[in-house]
Amino acid sequence: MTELLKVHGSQNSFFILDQTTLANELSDDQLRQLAKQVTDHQKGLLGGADGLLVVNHPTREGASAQMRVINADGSEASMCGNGLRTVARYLAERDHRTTFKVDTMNSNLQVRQADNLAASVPAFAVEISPVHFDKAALPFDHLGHDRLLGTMVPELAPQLTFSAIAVPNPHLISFVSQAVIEGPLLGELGAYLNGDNPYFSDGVNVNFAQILGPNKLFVRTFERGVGFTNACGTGMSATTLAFVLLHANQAAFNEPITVYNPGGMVKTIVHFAAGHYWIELIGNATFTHRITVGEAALHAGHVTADNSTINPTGEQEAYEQFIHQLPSFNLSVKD
Ligand SMILES: N[C@@H](CCC[C@H](N)C(=O)O)C(=O)O
Repeated sequence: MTELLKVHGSQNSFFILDQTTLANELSDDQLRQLAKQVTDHQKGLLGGADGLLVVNHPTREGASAQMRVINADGSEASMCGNGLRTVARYLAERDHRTTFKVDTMNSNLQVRQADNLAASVPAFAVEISPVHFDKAALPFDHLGHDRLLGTMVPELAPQLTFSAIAVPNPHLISFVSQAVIEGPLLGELGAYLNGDNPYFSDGVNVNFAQILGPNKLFVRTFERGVGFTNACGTGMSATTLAFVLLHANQAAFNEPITVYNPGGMVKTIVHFAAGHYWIELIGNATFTHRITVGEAALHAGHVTADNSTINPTGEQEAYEQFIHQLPSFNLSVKD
């Protein structure tokens, strides 16, 4: 028997599978199949999720473990900020460490245990990097620019400006009004740019942000490989970098920025050091269920309430108390 964990960061929800505990690792096809099956919002496990986070032995020196990110549609992403916080907590508890590095697709990233966000709401801080702006890194094409930073892009939407930032997964960001954030455009643009389109050949995570005041944002994201999510950690990190670069009168480097999202709230701190941008993302790492399941069910890509034992952790109640005192934006996606 082995254990799957159901977890979330700002209610961006995942299953964690630690392959180092298995007798035999799953093949990439089996991981894709398992991700699609358990995350399905209708027929999946526990109401589904946004992705599967796979823990492996590290491939780079200096890291405690490797994290792979499989989106709900089975595609693989280079990074996941909310997911990394939950994997950081999992590894901190597994290895009895509070600060260490996690091997992700493009680099080792520093993580650390942070102060609880509230009573019984554990939090972790993770490094979001490397950052790229060039069109080859996203990638994007046919938009008449080599990079987008507060740039008018009539091909995407006539009235809005856009920034394109890879952290290193690709993000498109626009600062918009409350009416636009609540309206249909984000869903339409997200679906278009993640389907067959001439601009973003690998798809892109689309983030709309509302400036609420100095150092304060609300961000809503349409995620590549997923659709609308309650929050996207790399999206909020990339958006705060754009906030600092484009709205210097309202946000600054090295200062905490509060980012509300439909699932809760995180803090980010944007840094520029040795010629490179990086962002620290700080937020909850909540475990909602422990699922005990036989390895054969994992290999078959078929984990259900009938062939597993599901134990709620009780942490969701504390998380809900925490978000109850936050401003309400009424845009959450239910599991
Ligand atoms: N939810 C994540 C991002 C997950 C990957 C994304 N869908 C992609 O394909 O790039 C986060 O918290 O960063």
